[in-house]
Amino acid sequence: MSRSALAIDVHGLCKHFGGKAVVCDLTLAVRSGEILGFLGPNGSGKTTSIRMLCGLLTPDKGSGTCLGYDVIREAQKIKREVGYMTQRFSLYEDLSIRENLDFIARVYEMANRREAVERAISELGLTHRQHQLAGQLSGGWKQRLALAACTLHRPRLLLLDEPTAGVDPKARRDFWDQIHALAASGVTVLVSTHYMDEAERCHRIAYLSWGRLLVSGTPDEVVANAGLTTWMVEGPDLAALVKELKTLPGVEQVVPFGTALHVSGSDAALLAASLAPLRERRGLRWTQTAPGLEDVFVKLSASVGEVP
Ligand SMILES: Nc1ncnc2c1ncn2[C@@H]1O[C@H](COP(=O)(O)OP(=O)(O)OP(=O)(O)O)[C@@H](O)[C@H]1O
Repeated sequence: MSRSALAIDVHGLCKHFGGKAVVCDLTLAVRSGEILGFLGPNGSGKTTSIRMLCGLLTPDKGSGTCLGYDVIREAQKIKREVGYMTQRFSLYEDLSIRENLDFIARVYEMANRREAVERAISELGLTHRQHQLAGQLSGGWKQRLALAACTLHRPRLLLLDEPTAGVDPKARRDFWDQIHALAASGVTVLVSTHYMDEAERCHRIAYLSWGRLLVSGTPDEVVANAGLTTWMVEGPDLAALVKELKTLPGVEQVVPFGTALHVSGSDAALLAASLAPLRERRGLRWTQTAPGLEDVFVKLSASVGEVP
């Protein structure tokens, strides 16, 4: 990959808070126009990593560039080209959609303020709601407004911190269509999420645990490289079956999926041998299935201890 095609190219970034390592040795390359999803348990360092990548937080160690600027020495320049959508709705609830956008355009001292606000309102389908107070909007519309606000100044890099928490599936799908359209126009997107369906919509994902990048790659690569074998079982009294399965050699995890269980392990032969007697049991329906991202993340989250 040529260096100029990279929106982000960082090596060995570290951040400590109060003597505790929150992000350790983060090395990452992100192409322009790529959507990179950050996943990992609460407190694993996703937000801290994203903030370091875009100059909002100075790393204690490490080096690299974001949008061609040095992440340590040129943080101010990076910030100007970044749009940041925070976890919590941070616009003025007692201003209308139009007033909020106009306020942001003023903050950015945009020369063509009126035009930019008009364009944002129409591009995001907010025209008929433009005079509505932001505080009266539903979760999905608030999030659409937040996206309009953070893209108003045409950033080259978009940071989305759990952008669709608490938003219904239709609004989430619409939101992701917009994100893909922005990426197709060359905007690079870093998004932190706990949702598997969102992870699957990213071009690549990075999984953090205790501040360390454990794996990265396309969702398919991450699943393939995990080396998991998964069986699905349906039948009565799954709660009792979970307890029984967890005692068997080779069964590393049992995850409920609706009316079924996913039973996984990394030693396919040992797992198959352990499950053989249960596969004869009346009433249970077994099928070998491809592991999904969720199975892989359950494995990853169980696989490491705390960083000293
Ligand atoms: N400014 C700060 N001062 C002190 N500790 C902090 C600060 N920011 C983050 N932390 C700590 O660093 C750790 C990682 O936090 P971070 O917000 O990066 O995790 P996260 O993966 O984004 O979590 P979540 O999924 O809950 O949003 C947490 O233990 C958090 O309490």
